[in-house]
Amino acid sequence: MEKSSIENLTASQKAHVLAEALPWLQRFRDKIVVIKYGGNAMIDDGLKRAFAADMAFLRTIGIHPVVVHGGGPQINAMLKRLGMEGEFRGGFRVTTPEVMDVVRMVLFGQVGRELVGLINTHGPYAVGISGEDARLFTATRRTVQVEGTATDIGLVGDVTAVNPAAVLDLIAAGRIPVVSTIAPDEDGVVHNINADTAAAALAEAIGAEKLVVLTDVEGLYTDWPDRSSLATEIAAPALRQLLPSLDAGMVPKMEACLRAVEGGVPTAHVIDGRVAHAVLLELFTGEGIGTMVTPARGLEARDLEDLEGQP
Ligand SMILES: Nc1ncnc2c1ncn2[C@@H]1O[C@H](COP(=O)(O)OP(=O)(O)O)[C@@H](O)[C@H]1O
Ligand SMILES: CC(=O)N[C@@H](CCC(=O)OP(=O)(O)O)C(=O)O
Repeated sequence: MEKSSIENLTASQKAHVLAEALPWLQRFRDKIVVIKYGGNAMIDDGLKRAFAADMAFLRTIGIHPVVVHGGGPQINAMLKRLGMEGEFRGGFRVTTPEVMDVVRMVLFGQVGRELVGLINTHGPYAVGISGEDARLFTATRRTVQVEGTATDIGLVGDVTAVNPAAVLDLIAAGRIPVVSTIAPDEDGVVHNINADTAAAALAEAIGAEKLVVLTDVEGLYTDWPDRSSLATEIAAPALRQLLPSLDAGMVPKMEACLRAVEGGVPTAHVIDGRVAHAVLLELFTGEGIGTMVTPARGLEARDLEDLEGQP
């Protein structure tokens, strides 16, 4: 919520907003929430500052945020500055060894650093870490589906092993891990990992309570671009059926949500990063925002009421 709109609330409305958050504060205390930070929330300065403040807020109230960041637009911009071609196939970047050097430099050296700096304006919280550190991620080269055909697009990996010890150590020390998604394979060759994919693998491995994916659209549209088809909630089997019909950009995101909930994360959410403090709205309001992915069936209103009643 922007400052100006807060100022428009009456004192009683402000109190109501805080009071509504209580059951959710109780429910998520001491829990790990993995947040994939990307899309517009990562480009606009005001939204960036709001996101960094939200991470400090979560940490301050006893929730453990783990940030996994993207950086596709920033990689594109650097490739352009260097006079190199950027190409995507099936939603993933074609990654030659030369492109890989740029991906690594931009994700860990630029995007990750900036985010760590912004969060640390609120306290000594954020520590940057890449999938290469303490063997956090091990990658296996993957193909992607292009017009129904499995296609090799270079040094692009899937996360096939996670050693979460370093992330858990940071959490135990009260830090906020900020993860860049580069990962070595078994032979030490670094691969480019889509950040949605990596966030899901990490959420699953560390037993996160939620995976929250920020993007630049309201959520998942089941019949894109029909604006009346926004799904507020979708269960894993229905999402699995829908996956082959989705457009490229949405594929890694929805695959990630599916992987997370099928791997034991209770819910995964795709939310609109263009809305300031979107993460707080998702976590601390009864209705949440965006699209919620659930393991087998949708949560019904009465389940949410039950949760609200829990200490
Ligand atoms: N079914 C769909 N529902 C929502 N967005 C979709 C869908 N299909 C394609 N899109 C597009 O996918 C985009 C999000 O993917 P992408 O640009 O890769 O996001 P990010 O930069 O956050 O990783 C949206 O802005 C939208 O234009
Ligand atoms: C393999 C692959 O596509 N990797 C991504 C990694 C960054 C990312 O995922 O960034 P966003 O979340 O901003 O899209 C890339 O090179 O762009």
